Amino acid sequence: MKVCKFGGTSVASATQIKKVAAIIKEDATRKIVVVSAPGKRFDDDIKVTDLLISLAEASLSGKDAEEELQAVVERYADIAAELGLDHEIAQVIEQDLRDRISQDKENRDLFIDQLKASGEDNNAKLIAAYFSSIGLEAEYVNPKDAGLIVSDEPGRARALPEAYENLRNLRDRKGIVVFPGFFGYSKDGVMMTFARGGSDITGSILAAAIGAELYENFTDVDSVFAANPKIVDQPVEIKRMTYREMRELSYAGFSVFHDEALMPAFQHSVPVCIKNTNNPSAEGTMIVAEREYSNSPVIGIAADGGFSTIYVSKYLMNRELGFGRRLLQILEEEEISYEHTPSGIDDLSVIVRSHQLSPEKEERIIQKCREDLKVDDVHIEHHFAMVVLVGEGMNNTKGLTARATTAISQAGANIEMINQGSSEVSLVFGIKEEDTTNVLRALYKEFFSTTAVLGV
Ligand SMILES: Nc1ncnc2c1ncn2[C@@H]1O[C@H](COP(=O)(O)OP(=O)(O)O)[C@@H](O)[C@H]1O
Ligand SMILES: N[C@@H](CC(=O)OP(=O)(O)O)C(=O)O
Repeated sequence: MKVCKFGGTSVASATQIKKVAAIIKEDATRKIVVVSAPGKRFDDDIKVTDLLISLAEASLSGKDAEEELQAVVERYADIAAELGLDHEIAQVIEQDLRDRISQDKENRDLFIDQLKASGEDNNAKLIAAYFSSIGLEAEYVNPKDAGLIVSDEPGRARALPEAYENLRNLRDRKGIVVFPGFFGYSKDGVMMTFARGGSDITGSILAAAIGAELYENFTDVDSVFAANPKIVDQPVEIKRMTYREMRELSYAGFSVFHDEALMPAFQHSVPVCIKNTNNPSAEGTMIVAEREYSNSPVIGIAADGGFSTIYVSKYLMNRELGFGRRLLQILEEEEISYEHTPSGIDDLSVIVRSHQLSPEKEERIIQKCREDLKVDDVHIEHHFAMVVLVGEGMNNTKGLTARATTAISQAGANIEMINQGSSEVSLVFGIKEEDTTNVLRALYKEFFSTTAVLGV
């Protein structure tokens, strides 16, 4: 039995949904189908999830949100009409959205989550109706009825252990299960979404729960490539990679698969295959526990901007017990998580995602560092990017860092920070955001210019 997840681009229009149906028809073991909300049909398009966030925000601000509501309804109405479905389905979706925006707005995050989740929920209902209309035995299954219980964290929920036991029963359903991605329900029955891009996580949880032979993740590229194909021209394809490698690369910028979606599949030994809805006969990328890596120590290079550095220095910091803990506690009090902490004898930098900061938070952090930690200097800098080289074989390969640093300097960029990940499968370089594209291209050229295919 296979679990298939179709991402936003795979269900963005009627044409795409017809391709999904053909893929399901082709293989009788594709029994559980997880769907996203309609995504982008073209580069400048807006994902339904983003339209829903605008709708939620307009409703919260007390404005007339009719225009935002109609923008969502229109997307579904167009899809339904082109699939030859009854217009009633668009009316039902419109009523559902009206019901959701009239709900209690006291908890802002929960209110936004109810709207975000509707994107996948309504699309799953629509796709199940379409499957039935073309003679496939299919049913929409609601995550609450199936027991997808998650933590009480709107916008960043995680599946609880009992969810896996409950979801195992999906194996016994007769026809094809069409399951909405991206959300579950707390123990109190409140709808909670995963992090953005979280339909991948739903697919992985379901695959783990039912002990699937394979989790197929359908998207709009033939495979995972060694670098982002939007930045590097025709990057080499990765045929096979490990869960660890994919997790590191997803976290560092490979948006093709969610980093939190690796763990459920890994823990239950379910292989993952990334495939293309627009070219399903292409082999795709297999993500497995182990691979042969002697001929390709680096498997991918990811880059992501939006980082800030909190820099502190204090003479004899190295001898002061608890300094690091107290610094990190200041960040904890501001609800900021950190990514890296490169340090010297008398100085320490904490690298964080910039979106977690605000001018007020920065001021409080600086003040607490001065008053509580009595530092000699503290300042915060923005606009950094992290470029990450990933590969199981990197740790055993001599001269790799030298090759990388030479390539970065030849790209005209300064290295602000180096961190060898303790997982030993990654090497991180902090650079200025403006240098990201040049550095990524230079590193790609250095490590892959003579490689035809990776991971075989
Ligand atoms: N290294 C990479 N390999 C493949 N795709 C990548 C990579 N890095 C970024 N991407 C981007 O990820 C996109 C697919 O992810 P996403 O847009 O979330 O798809 P979906 O709609 O299927 O969820 C691709 O179109 C590609 O531009
Ligand atoms: N629709 C949600 C969840 C998701 O996984 O979407 P996609 O498959 O388009 O990445 C989002 O945009 O965050």
